[in-house]
Amino acid sequence: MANAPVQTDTPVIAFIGGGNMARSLIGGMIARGADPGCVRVAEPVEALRGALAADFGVRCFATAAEAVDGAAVWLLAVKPQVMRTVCNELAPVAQATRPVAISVAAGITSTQLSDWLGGAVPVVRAMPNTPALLGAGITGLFANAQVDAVQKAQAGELVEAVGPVVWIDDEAQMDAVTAVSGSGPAYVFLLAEAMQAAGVRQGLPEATARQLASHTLLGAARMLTELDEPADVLRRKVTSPNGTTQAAIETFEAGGLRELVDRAIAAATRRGRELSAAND
Ligand SMILES: NC(=O)C1=CN([C@@H]2O[C@H](COP(=O)(O)OP(=O)(O)OC[C@H]3O[C@@H](n4cnc5c(N)ncnc54)[C@H](O)[C@@H]3O)[C@@H](O)[C@H]2O)C=CC1
Ligand SMILES: O=C(O)[C@@H]1CCC=N1
Repeated sequence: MANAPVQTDTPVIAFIGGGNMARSLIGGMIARGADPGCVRVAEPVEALRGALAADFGVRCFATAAEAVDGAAVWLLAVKPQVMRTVCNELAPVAQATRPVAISVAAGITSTQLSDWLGGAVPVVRAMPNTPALLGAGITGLFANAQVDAVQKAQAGELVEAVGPVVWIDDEAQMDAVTAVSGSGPAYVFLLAEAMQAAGVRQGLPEATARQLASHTLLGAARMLTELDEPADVLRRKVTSPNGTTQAAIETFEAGGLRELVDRAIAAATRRGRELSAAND
């Protein structure tokens, strides 16, 4: 028999860090009906606080201590390099109030986060991506042993507001999740830049090249996610024998595109592990 869904009340969520990733998550949550009154944000940069309050109606504070007041869910969205300092500062409150701490930081392990917050803290690692801003994100999630069913459901619901979620059982896989989908939008933007520039070199006006490249990526991504056909099948349907696509694909293959992507994703995965080791 399937487990009954866990019912959760809307918790107060404290974002620690109000930068790019927090903005994407907050924007996606509010666009999908979350109550701005339940979102508190700690962000030292005044201009970012002002923009978040003006754009989304959330309450912003200069310090983490103010933002976590009354929050059952903490969403840690600072850079990996400052995570330890931020957690150490919040450890007494974490031990007193037992929130669930959700971290989006690349490479920082649940054991590191729990230890820095004083020990035995429920920690969820989440790896979202910036398309969350448009509700088109995807998030990999891992929960440590301290996370109970209600907290797991709260964490899942929070990020499901901005796209599908994938739970990972083996935390070691989070670095590969980060390398594929966390960083992934940047690879697609790089491809878009290259396609636009090449289109211009072949004689297109810049605005035309941009529109053609962007909508091609959008259409191809929709086919990948909405049709039940794998990427290689979809690719073959575009590729007429001895046609234009074949000429381009042969050039990509001869240039080692697959090996290059493999090396790039291996490098990103390795950097995740390095971030973790640098913080031990
Ligand atoms: N940008 C992306 O596409 C993704 C980022 N991430 C993760 O999200 C985290 C944040 O990355 P971004 O948003 O890109 O960086 P960011 O630099 O835009 O945002 C971090 C924010 O934290 C603030 N901050 C610094 N010290 C603070 C403190 N003591 N208390 C509260 N706020 C403080 C900074 O002023 C800054 O606005 C990183 O750990 C990164 O690994 C995860 C997935 C995707
Ligand atoms: O580049 C980074 O380290 C972060 C994590 C995934 C996307 N941005």
